[in-house]
Amino acid sequence: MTSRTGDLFHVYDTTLRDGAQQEGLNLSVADKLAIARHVDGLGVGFIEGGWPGANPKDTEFFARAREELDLRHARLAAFGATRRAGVAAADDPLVAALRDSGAGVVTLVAKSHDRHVELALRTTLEENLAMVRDTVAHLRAEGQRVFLDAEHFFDGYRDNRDYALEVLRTAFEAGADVAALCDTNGGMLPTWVGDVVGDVVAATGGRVGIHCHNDTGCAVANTLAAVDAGATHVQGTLNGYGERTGNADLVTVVANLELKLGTEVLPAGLLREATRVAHAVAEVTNVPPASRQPYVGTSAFAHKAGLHASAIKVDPFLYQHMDPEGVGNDMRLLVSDMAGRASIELKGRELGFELDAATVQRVTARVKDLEARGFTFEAADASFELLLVEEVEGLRPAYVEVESWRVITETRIAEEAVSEATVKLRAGGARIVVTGEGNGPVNALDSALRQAISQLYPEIVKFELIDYKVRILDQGHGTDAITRVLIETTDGESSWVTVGVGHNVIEASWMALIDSLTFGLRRHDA
Ligand SMILES: CC(=O)SCCNC(=O)CCNC(=O)[C@H](O)C(C)(C)COP(=O)(O)OP(=O)(O)OC[C@H]1O[C@@H](n2cnc3c(N)ncnc32)[C@H](O)[C@@H]1OP(=O)(O)O
Ligand SMILES: CC(=O)C(=O)O
Repeated sequence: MTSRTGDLFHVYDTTLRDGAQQEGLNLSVADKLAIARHVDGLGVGFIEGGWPGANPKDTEFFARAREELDLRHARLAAFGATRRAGVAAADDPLVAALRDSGAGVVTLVAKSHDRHVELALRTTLEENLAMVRDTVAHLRAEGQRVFLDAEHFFDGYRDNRDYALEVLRTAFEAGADVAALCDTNGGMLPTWVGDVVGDVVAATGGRVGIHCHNDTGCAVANTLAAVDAGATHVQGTLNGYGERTGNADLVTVVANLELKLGTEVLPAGLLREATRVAHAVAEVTNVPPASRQPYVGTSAFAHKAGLHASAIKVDPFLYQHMDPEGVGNDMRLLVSDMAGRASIELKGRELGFELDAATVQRVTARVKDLEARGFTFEAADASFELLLVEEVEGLRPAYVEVESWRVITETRIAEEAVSEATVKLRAGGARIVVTGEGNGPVNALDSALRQAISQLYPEIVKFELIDYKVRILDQGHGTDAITRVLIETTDGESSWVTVGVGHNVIEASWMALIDSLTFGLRRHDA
């Protein structure tokens, strides 16, 4: 592995600026501070905090960052534009906000496409060069390090190579450390990016960076092509957040550089934090992480097909491109109707069971049969575990013996519907009859069940239903269709998913509820 850590190679995170430009993302200052801390834990060299002066939140972020952020690895960068046309850099209020941000690094976005200068800035090509020169020189004189984001560089290079290069040369001569070439519209492909970056490196002799958007689905590939052609500064965002289709996913870029291309760009060992950091950031943004995200997705090392599992039993690398631990992820075996005996054996081992051949055979057959009837075990690990225990121990774990249940829903004119459930069961040697109320039938059943056994099993007060999903499986049958219910429950420390299937949605829900309770109590017993 070649080490290019420190200033030899820049890993530059723009989650808090370009990432925040993603549709639907709205980060508070506290969110931004939390994300900065998480991203710092990955060991990136730079964190772009936002555009001070452009909005009160970003201005406040930089003020609070000075007091509250104690970054171990990253330096904070403030983003902003070159001065306005016809205004001295020292007199431009947005440049002043960059200068006063307290950030040691300022990343200036500048036009490098002649068409944009004329149409968007509505100024001359000469004035745009002066805007770049003056703003870089002003901030350098104030003691800040300056990086240039050359907006629309690749399109500009195609239309007017000389002018695009002139913008970069002007920035370098005024003291910029880096010229990051931006594929702002995201329309490039890797070979095109490689050719342009190679030419820019040779023509300017300056340090070249890369900032790619994902509109062709090539943001990561384009970034790697740029590095291959001589770029030593890569920009990207956690989880690929960003304007339109997003930016290059920084974790994927870094993992490819370290694990595939043998270039160490993060402090030793920190790539193992990647999965934790990516998911922690997703918690803050409140955007569910994409399960199929390369390296860090929950499906990145999940194996479903029976043939895959049978080979993995011999050697996981037969169906894995790397050891998931390298990015802090885990291998998972999924149980479904595509499982073969090897899948069941490995899944059993993952859950702590060494299954003999006959049990494996029985479990495989039952899984295939139940899946054909609508169950899904890959999404309901807890129900699968109960099935496994039943086959190993010969008896399905049970904490209650249900005699009957009944639920009614009543609506009165101008009042909201309420449900009432009656549950009769035996538990702890006694017969218990309880009623529970709820805003719906499942809620009422859950409430009755809890009342019935909360004295006997007080730990159930911690159990909380956090997700409830219903799916109609054979839609052609209308209201007579088979219904599948998935319930996710938490005890505050972890969560588990159970499944129920039936012609009746309440029957399916009851089945999933009982499994949820049984699994939770069994886990607390263990
Ligand atoms: C490619 C990118 O993603 S770069 C990052 C883009 N991010 C954002 O735009 C988010 C933050 N932006 C904002 O809050 C606002 O747009 C502000 C505060 C920056 C400017 O707001 P306003 O003054 O109201 O201007 P508005 O947004 O309408 O237009 C942008 C102005 O900046 C000018 N401008 C655009 N790029 C540059 C540049 N590189 N250098 C100097 N001026 C620029 C435009 O010509 C336009 O000028 P005009 O007001 O004379 O027409
Ligand atoms: C600067 C930037 O975000 C872009 O050009 O895409």
